[in-house]
Amino acid sequence: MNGQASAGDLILQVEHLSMKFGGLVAIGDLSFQAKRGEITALIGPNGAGKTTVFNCITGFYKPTEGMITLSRGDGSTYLLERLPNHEIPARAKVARTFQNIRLFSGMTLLENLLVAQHNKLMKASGYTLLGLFGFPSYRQASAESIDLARHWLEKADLVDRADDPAGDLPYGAQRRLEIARAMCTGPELLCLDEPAAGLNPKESASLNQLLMDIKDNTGTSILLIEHDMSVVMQISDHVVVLEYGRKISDGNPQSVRTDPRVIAAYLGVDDEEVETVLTEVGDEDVIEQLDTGPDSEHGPGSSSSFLAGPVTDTIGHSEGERVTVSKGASKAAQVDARKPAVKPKPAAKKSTSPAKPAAKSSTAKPRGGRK
Ligand SMILES: Nc1ncnc2c1ncn2[C@@H]1O[C@H](COP(=O)(O)OP(=O)(O)OP(=O)(O)O)[C@@H](O)[C@H]1O
Repeated sequence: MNGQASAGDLILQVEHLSMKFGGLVAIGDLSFQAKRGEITALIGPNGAGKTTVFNCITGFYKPTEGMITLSRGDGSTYLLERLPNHEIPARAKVARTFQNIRLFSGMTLLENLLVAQHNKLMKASGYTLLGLFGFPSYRQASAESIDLARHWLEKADLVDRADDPAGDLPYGAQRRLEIARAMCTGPELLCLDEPAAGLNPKESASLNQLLMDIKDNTGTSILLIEHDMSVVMQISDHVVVLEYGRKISDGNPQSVRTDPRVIAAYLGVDDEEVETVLTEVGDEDVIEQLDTGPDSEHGPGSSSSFLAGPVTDTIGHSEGERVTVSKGASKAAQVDARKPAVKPKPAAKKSTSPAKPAAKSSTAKPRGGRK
């Protein structure tokens, strides 16, 4: 994490988190922290375990091991792995969005944001029919809910379409509406699962603007899963990188971006580009190692499993536990194995050193990765 954070600065502490599905270790002994008021990004190749971490934080999964501590601004703390699912948004003030948009597409934008405030309204009604019509507290809560919905429609640049069905919005606008809806619940931690997926550059820029606005003006902390590096590098304060359910890097965007383990494992690039970046870093031995078995499933578009494919390598997780994968599957592990050799080369050499043979491409050469 960037700098030393005191416990009071932290909104989230994940300690020794493990999540197993039968024999598959989706998360192995993962620890990281998120600072209050910051944007923390969780990145890594497909199948690295990012969504599983989110599912553990938001109560969709109960972790096999480990502790997830949420510290609210008022000093109260919650062990999320012990809290019943429905209490995580209500008491711990954690909200999330999903990889696949989940709006009520037949309802208007305004209705979507009012539904999100249903709990608050029902509480104000005293949970009675009479209360819905007669209680001043309900009338006040109802007016406040409309104000809040309007506020977030403005922030998301959607107020002009407040009365349109949500399903009629362009994709990027639906993503912003989802975030607006989550913000209507008053979260202290907002978990966003690939909010930039499928967005064009203009929509990505609007998303960045909305997230920066939330960070700067609400005090809400953001935990972000994202493959779009233009979003991650521009707006994150802190980046945690996963590969095969393990943390392979943790720091500010600049340090993560130049970490050879991350470059080798994943930086939103395909295998050929990884090679180019490693040539820049200057370790041709590492590049040579990658020739032994890059896995074609490491790029976007597919998920992976630790136990799939021919088993010739192992990856360490918690003490005494090793997970088997195919030869060369963990690129970060390959960089670790070659670590002493990873050092920058003089600039002159870099510029004259030809890139590794252009002939090496995912189609030109058989791959030894997982099937
Ligand atoms: N409910 C489940 N049952 C069995 N295996 C699961 C389950 N959920 C996730 N996995 C497996 O756990 C591993 C991690 O998956 P996860 O979806 O967390 O990865 P991810 O990093 O979010 O990937 P992506 O970027 O593709 O969304 C994968 O191998 C996946 O197949």
